[in-house]
Amino acid sequence: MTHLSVNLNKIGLLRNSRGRDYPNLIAMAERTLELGAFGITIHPRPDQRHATYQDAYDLKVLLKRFPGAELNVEGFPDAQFLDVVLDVEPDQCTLVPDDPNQLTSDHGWNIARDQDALRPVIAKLKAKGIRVVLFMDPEPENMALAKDIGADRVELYTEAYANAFGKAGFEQVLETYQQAAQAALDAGLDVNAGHDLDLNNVQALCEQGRIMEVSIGHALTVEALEQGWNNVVKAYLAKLA
Ligand SMILES: CC(=O)[C@@H](O)[C@H](O)COP(=O)(O)O
Ligand SMILES: NCC(=O)COP(=O)(O)O
Repeated sequence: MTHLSVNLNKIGLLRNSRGRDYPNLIAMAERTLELGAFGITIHPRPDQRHATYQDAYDLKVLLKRFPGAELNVEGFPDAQFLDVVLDVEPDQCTLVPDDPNQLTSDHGWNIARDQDALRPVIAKLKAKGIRVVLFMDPEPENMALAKDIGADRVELYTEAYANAFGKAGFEQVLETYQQAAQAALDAGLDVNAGHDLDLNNVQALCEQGRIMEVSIGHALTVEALEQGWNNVVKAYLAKLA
Protein backbone atom coordinates (compact mmCIF):
# COMPACT_ATOMS: atom_id res chain seq x y z
CA MET A 1 0.00 0.00 0.00
CA THR A 2 1.13 3.53 -0.76
CA HIS A 3 0.36 6.35 1.68
CA LEU A 4 -1.62 9.35 0.43
CA SER A 5 -0.58 12.79 1.64
CA VAL A 6 -3.05 15.40 0.39
CA ASN A 7 -1.46 18.67 -0.71
CA LEU A 8 -3.67 21.60 0.34
CA ASN A 9 -1.83 24.33 -1.57
CA LYS A 10 -4.79 24.88 -3.91
CA ILE A 11 -7.15 25.27 -0.95
CA GLY A 12 -4.77 27.95 0.33
CA LEU A 13 -4.71 29.62 -3.09
CA LEU A 14 -8.52 29.77 -3.23
CA ARG A 15 -8.72 31.09 0.34
CA ASN A 16 -6.10 33.78 -0.27
CA SER A 17 -7.84 34.99 -3.45
CA ARG A 18 -10.69 36.52 -1.38
CA GLY A 19 -8.79 37.74 1.67
CA ARG A 20 -10.86 35.85 4.21
CA ASP A 21 -10.70 32.41 5.69
CA TYR A 22 -12.93 30.57 3.18
CA PRO A 23 -12.33 27.80 2.39
CA ASN A 24 -10.74 27.08 5.75
CA LEU A 25 -7.56 25.09 5.13
CA ILE A 26 -7.46 23.56 8.59
CA ALA A 27 -11.07 22.36 8.34
CA MET A 28 -10.26 20.78 4.95
CA ALA A 29 -7.22 19.09 6.50
CA GLU A 30 -9.38 17.77 9.33
CA ARG A 31 -11.92 16.36 6.86
CA THR A 32 -9.14 14.80 4.81
CA LEU A 33 -7.63 13.06 7.81
CA GLU A 34 -11.04 11.93 9.09
CA LEU A 35 -11.54 10.29 5.68
CA GLY A 36 -8.38 8.23 6.27
CA ALA A 37 -5.64 10.05 4.36
CA PHE A 38 -2.22 9.33 5.83
CA GLY A 39 -1.01 12.90 5.79
CA ILE A 40 -1.23 16.53 4.79
CA THR A 41 1.31 18.29 2.59
CA ILE A 42 1.79 22.02 2.18
CA HIS A 43 4.34 23.84 0.06
CA PRO A 44 4.66 27.42 1.32
CA ARG A 45 6.51 29.63 -1.13
CA PRO A 46 8.19 32.94 -0.24
CA ASP A 47 5.15 34.96 -1.43
CA GLN A 48 2.79 32.65 0.54
CA ARG A 49 0.27 32.74 -2.29
CA HIS A 50 -0.65 29.10 -1.58
CA ALA A 51 -0.20 27.71 1.91
CA THR A 52 1.26 30.19 4.41
CA TYR A 53 3.88 29.71 7.10
CA GLN A 54 1.07 30.16 9.66
CA ASP A 55 -0.70 27.17 8.06
CA ALA A 56 2.28 25.03 9.04
CA TYR A 57 1.87 26.03 12.71
CA ASP A 58 -1.92 25.50 12.63
CA LEU A 59 -1.60 22.11 10.93
CA LYS A 60 0.91 20.97 13.53
CA VAL A 61 -1.71 21.65 16.22
CA LEU A 62 -4.42 19.81 14.23
CA LEU A 63 -2.21 16.79 13.55
CA LYS A 64 -1.82 16.18 17.30
CA ARG A 65 -5.44 14.96 17.21
CA PHE A 66 -4.61 12.34 14.57
CA PRO A 67 -1.98 9.97 15.98
CA GLY A 68 0.02 8.33 13.19
CA ALA A 69 -0.95 10.95 10.58
CA GLU A 70 1.92 13.00 9.20
CA LEU A 71 2.58 16.60 8.27
CA ASN A 72 4.89 17.09 5.27
CA VAL A 73 6.17 20.61 4.61
CA GLU A 74 7.77 21.12 1.20
CA GLY A 75 9.82 23.98 -0.10
CA PHE A 76 13.09 25.61 -0.95
CA PRO A 77 15.32 25.82 2.13
CA ASP A 78 15.78 29.59 2.36
CA ALA A 79 16.27 31.16 5.80
CA GLN A 80 12.58 31.85 6.44
CA PHE A 81 11.45 28.39 5.35
CA LEU A 82 14.07 26.74 7.53
CA ASP A 83 13.21 28.87 10.57
CA VAL A 84 9.57 27.83 10.28
CA VAL A 85 10.27 24.15 9.65
CA LEU A 86 12.78 23.89 12.49
CA ASP A 87 10.24 25.58 14.78
CA VAL A 88 7.16 23.60 13.68
CA GLU A 89 9.00 20.26 13.50
CA PRO A 90 6.77 18.51 10.92
CA ASP A 91 7.16 14.76 10.53
CA GLN A 92 8.70 15.23 7.11
CA CYS A 93 10.33 18.05 5.20
CA THR A 94 10.70 17.76 1.44
CA LEU A 95 13.39 20.03 0.06
CA VAL A 96 12.58 21.35 -3.41
CA PRO A 97 14.93 23.43 -5.62
CA ASP A 98 12.35 26.10 -6.48
CA ASP A 99 13.28 29.62 -7.52
CA PRO A 100 11.52 32.29 -5.41
CA ASN A 101 9.09 33.25 -8.21
CA GLN A 102 8.51 29.82 -9.64
CA LEU A 103 4.99 29.09 -10.93
CA THR A 104 5.21 25.50 -9.74
CA SER A 105 8.01 23.02 -9.08
CA ASP A 106 9.54 21.85 -12.34
CA HIS A 107 12.81 20.05 -11.60
CA GLY A 108 14.65 18.00 -9.01
CA TRP A 109 17.92 18.75 -7.22
CA ASN A 110 21.27 18.73 -8.94
CA ILE A 111 22.93 17.13 -5.95
CA ALA A 112 26.41 16.99 -7.44
CA ARG A 113 26.25 20.79 -7.74
CA ASP A 114 24.28 21.62 -4.57
CA GLN A 115 25.58 19.05 -2.09
CA ASP A 116 27.66 21.50 -0.06
CA ALA A 117 24.59 23.65 0.57
CA LEU A 118 22.31 20.70 1.21
CA ARG A 119 24.44 18.72 3.69
CA PRO A 120 24.20 21.19 6.63
CA VAL A 121 20.51 21.85 5.98
CA ILE A 122 19.74 18.13 6.04
CA ALA A 123 21.82 17.69 9.19
CA LYS A 124 19.94 20.51 10.99
CA LEU A 125 16.53 19.10 10.09
CA LYS A 126 17.50 15.57 11.08
CA ALA A 127 18.87 16.81 14.41
CA LYS A 128 15.29 17.93 15.15
CA GLY A 129 13.96 14.47 14.29
CA ILE A 130 12.45 15.61 10.98
CA ARG A 131 12.55 13.09 8.12
CA VAL A 132 14.26 14.70 5.12
CA VAL A 133 13.21 14.06 1.54
CA LEU A 134 14.92 15.39 -1.60
CA PHE A 135 12.80 16.19 -4.66
CA MET A 136 14.53 14.39 -7.54
CA ASP A 137 14.25 13.78 -11.24
CA PRO A 138 14.03 10.04 -12.04
CA GLU A 139 17.77 9.56 -12.48
CA PRO A 140 18.93 6.26 -10.97
CA GLU A 141 22.57 7.38 -10.97
CA ASN A 142 21.89 10.21 -8.46
CA MET A 143 20.25 8.18 -5.72
CA ALA A 144 23.43 7.00 -3.96
CA LEU A 145 24.61 10.62 -3.65
CA ALA A 146 21.25 11.60 -2.15
CA LYS A 147 21.83 8.96 0.52
CA ASP A 148 25.43 10.03 0.99
CA ILE A 149 24.50 13.62 1.84
CA GLY A 150 22.07 12.42 4.49
CA ALA A 151 18.60 12.23 2.93
CA ASP A 152 16.14 9.70 4.33
CA ARG A 153 13.98 9.58 1.23
CA VAL A 154 13.66 10.95 -2.26
CA GLU A 155 10.50 12.21 -3.89
CA LEU A 156 10.42 11.40 -7.60
CA TYR A 157 9.19 14.37 -9.64
CA THR A 158 6.42 12.81 -11.70
CA GLU A 159 5.44 15.45 -14.24
CA ALA A 160 7.19 13.54 -17.06
CA TYR A 161 5.43 10.36 -15.94
CA ALA A 162 2.03 12.10 -15.90
CA ASN A 163 2.63 13.68 -19.31
CA ALA A 164 3.52 10.31 -20.82
CA PHE A 165 0.59 8.44 -19.30
CA GLY A 166 -1.67 6.89 -21.93
CA LYS A 167 0.61 7.88 -24.81
CA ALA A 168 3.02 5.97 -27.02
CA GLY A 169 6.29 5.37 -25.15
CA PHE A 170 4.65 5.33 -21.72
CA GLU A 171 6.05 1.90 -20.81
CA GLN A 172 9.57 3.21 -21.29
CA VAL A 173 8.93 6.24 -19.08
CA LEU A 174 7.39 4.02 -16.40
CA GLU A 175 10.46 1.79 -16.58
CA THR A 176 12.71 4.81 -15.96
CA TYR A 177 10.72 5.69 -12.86
CA GLN A 178 10.80 2.10 -11.61
CA GLN A 179 14.56 1.99 -12.13
CA ALA A 180 15.03 5.26 -10.26
CA ALA A 181 12.85 3.99 -7.41
CA GLN A 182 14.80 0.72 -7.28
CA ALA A 183 18.13 2.58 -7.28
CA ALA A 184 16.91 4.66 -4.34
CA LEU A 185 15.78 1.55 -2.47
CA ASP A 186 19.12 -0.13 -3.21
CA ALA A 187 20.90 2.94 -1.81
CA GLY A 188 18.89 2.62 1.42
CA LEU A 189 16.39 5.39 0.71
CA ASP A 190 12.62 5.20 0.84
CA VAL A 191 10.72 6.62 -2.12
CA ASN A 192 7.93 9.18 -2.36
CA ALA A 193 6.47 10.53 -5.59
CA GLY A 194 4.48 13.54 -6.64
CA HIS A 195 3.50 16.23 -9.13
CA ASP A 196 0.60 15.94 -11.55
CA LEU A 197 -0.49 12.56 -10.24
CA ASP A 198 -4.22 11.99 -10.59
CA LEU A 199 -6.95 9.37 -10.31
CA ASN A 200 -6.07 7.92 -13.72
CA ASN A 201 -2.32 7.70 -13.51
CA VAL A 202 -1.49 7.07 -9.84
CA GLN A 203 -2.14 3.33 -9.73
CA ALA A 204 0.26 2.28 -12.50
CA LEU A 205 3.10 4.10 -10.74
CA CYS A 206 2.45 2.57 -7.35
CA GLU A 207 1.39 -0.98 -8.14
CA GLN A 208 4.90 -2.44 -8.15
CA GLY A 209 5.21 -1.57 -4.47
CA ARG A 210 8.27 0.67 -4.51
CA ILE A 211 6.53 3.97 -3.73
CA MET A 212 5.94 4.58 -0.02
CA GLU A 213 3.98 7.85 -0.31
CA VAL A 214 2.40 10.05 -2.94
CA SER A 215 1.49 13.69 -2.35
CA ILE A 216 -1.32 14.93 -4.56
CA GLY A 217 -2.96 18.34 -4.64
CA HIS A 218 -3.67 20.01 -7.96
CA ALA A 219 -5.52 17.18 -9.70
CA LEU A 220 -7.20 16.05 -6.50
CA THR A 221 -8.68 19.54 -6.10
CA VAL A 222 -9.81 19.67 -9.74
CA GLU A 223 -11.29 16.17 -9.51
CA ALA A 224 -13.17 17.15 -6.36
CA LEU A 225 -14.61 20.14 -8.23
CA GLU A 226 -15.52 18.08 -11.27
CA GLN A 227 -17.12 15.30 -9.28
CA GLY A 228 -19.04 17.66 -6.98
CA TRP A 229 -20.03 20.34 -9.50
CA ASN A 230 -23.28 18.80 -10.77
CA ASN A 231 -24.73 18.30 -7.29
CA VAL A 232 -23.98 21.85 -6.26
CA VAL A 233 -25.35 23.48 -9.41
CA LYS A 234 -28.50 21.38 -8.99
CA ALA A 235 -28.73 22.41 -5.32
CA TYR A 236 -28.62 26.12 -6.32
CA LEU A 237 -31.25 25.57 -9.01
CA ALA A 238 -33.48 23.87 -6.43
CA LYS A 239 -33.10 26.82 -4.02
CA LEU A 240 -34.11 29.24 -6.76
CA ALA A 241 -37.02 27.30 -8.28
C1 LIG B 1 7.05 19.72 -5.12
C2 LIG B 1 5.81 19.66 -5.88
O1 LIG B 1 5.75 19.14 -6.96
C3 LIG B 1 4.59 20.23 -5.32
O2 LIG B 1 4.77 20.73 -4.06
C4 LIG B 1 3.98 21.27 -6.11
O3 LIG B 1 4.93 22.25 -6.38
C5 LIG B 1 2.82 21.85 -5.32
O4 LIG B 1 1.89 22.26 -6.14
P1 LIG B 1 1.66 23.79 -6.56
O5 LIG B 1 2.89 24.24 -7.27
O6 LIG B 1 0.48 23.66 -7.46
O7 LIG B 1 1.42 24.58 -5.34
N1 LIG C 1 4.92 16.85 -3.88
C1 LIG C 1 3.93 16.98 -4.87
C2 LIG C 1 2.72 17.54 -4.29
O1 LIG C 1 2.65 17.78 -3.11
C3 LIG C 1 1.53 17.79 -5.11
O2 LIG C 1 1.77 18.04 -6.44
P1 LIG C 1 0.47 18.28 -7.36
O3 LIG C 1 -0.44 17.10 -7.19
O4 LIG C 1 -0.20 19.53 -6.85
O5 LIG C 1 1.00 18.41 -8.74
